[in-house]
Amino acid sequence: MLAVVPPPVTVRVPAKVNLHLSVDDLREDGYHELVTVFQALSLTDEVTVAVTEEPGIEVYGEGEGSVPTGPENLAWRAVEALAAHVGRTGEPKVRVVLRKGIPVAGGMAGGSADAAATLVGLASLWNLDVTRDELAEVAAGLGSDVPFAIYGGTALGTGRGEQLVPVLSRHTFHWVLAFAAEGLSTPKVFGELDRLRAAGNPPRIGSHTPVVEALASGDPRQLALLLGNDLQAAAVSLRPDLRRTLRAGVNAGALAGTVSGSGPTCAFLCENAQSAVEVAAELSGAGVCRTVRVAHGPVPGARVVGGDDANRPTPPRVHA
Ligand SMILES: C[C@@](CO)(OP(=O)(O)O)[C@H](O)COP(=O)(O)OP(=O)(O)OC[C@H]1O[C@@H](n2ccc(N)nc2=O)[C@H](O)[C@@H]1O
Ligand SMILES: Nc1ncnc2c1ncn2[C@@H]1O[C@H](COP(=O)(O)OP(=O)(O)O)[C@@H](O)[C@H]1O
Repeated sequence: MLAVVPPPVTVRVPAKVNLHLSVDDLREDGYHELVTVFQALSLTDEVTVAVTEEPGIEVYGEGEGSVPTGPENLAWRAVEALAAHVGRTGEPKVRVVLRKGIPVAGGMAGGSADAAATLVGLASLWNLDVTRDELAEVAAGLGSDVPFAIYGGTALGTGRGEQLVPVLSRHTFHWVLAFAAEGLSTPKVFGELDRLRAAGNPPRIGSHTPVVEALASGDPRQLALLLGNDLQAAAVSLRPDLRRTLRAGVNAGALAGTVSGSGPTCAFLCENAQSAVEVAAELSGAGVCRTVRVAHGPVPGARVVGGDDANRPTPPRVHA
């Protein structure tokens, strides 16, 4: 009898920006206790999972050629974690194709997004009876940012960022994103913050409550005044040229700019969609970053793409 092979499943998954990121001291487990407000953006990766006799990962787009395609890829770790969680033994016969629009090591949680999308895609491919909450528990074992990519929207994250509650956001906010030529390592940026704090007392950003209120009001001008990130000083200390990028975005007409997470991507909040296009055009010509993108948020988390979108042919190139 012929075995029925299920068709490939494609999942679209958003990047995140941290509207607020307050970092507390280093915990004994090597993580920092933090409070963050995440927003999921329309800048996305697409992840296709398929049953195959040749398991592995292929990467296209952002990071093609530099993102690992072996077992250290976060998407492959997601395959193994979900297989173990549901008791599937042996090497998973899965091929994962990543089409990346999210910059690598950019502070926008691209690897985490791919892991989240892989979990959601496999749940469908393997026809598993699992809830989103159960997938988020598996996700938390893969990285602090992975659960948020499962849910998307706007959310308050506590603990190491993996404990989430949704936040009411009444408005679509418009962003311009400035990608840097080179990424920054998240542990290095946390380490730099510890070093700066040991050497002095860089100001801390304070409570998240005003940001949550601004989101409920839906006023981008109010929100712009409140964007804050304790990791920004550390990212700028490691990459002093980010100061110039941040200044250029505001000079181009953005309401405010912030380093996203551990950086080096800079995110600029704009008054509306038209303003975002204008800011993006001016920033592109300013010579302060590699690439500029516009995006809006909040958008939903990892979700299966239906119809024609899902049937796009896979590009022919294969990374081992
Ligand atoms: C800084 C943030 C803000 O959203 O995002 P990115 O800038 O990486 O996108 C996150 O906290 C990153 O989350 P994620 O990238 O999933 O980090 P993980 O894989 O869990 O941890 C990588 C390393 O970062 C440091 N880390 C991470 C989270 C945390 N709360 N405290 C930490 O000190 C630790 O050194 C840890 O070993
Ligand atoms: N699927 C993936 N996409 C991107 N990077 C990945 C992936 N899997 C593992 N990595 C590794 O994780 C590091 C952090 O990547 P990423 O999640 O893009 O950045 P950030 O933590 O700044 O948001 C990269 O330098 C890369 O070596």
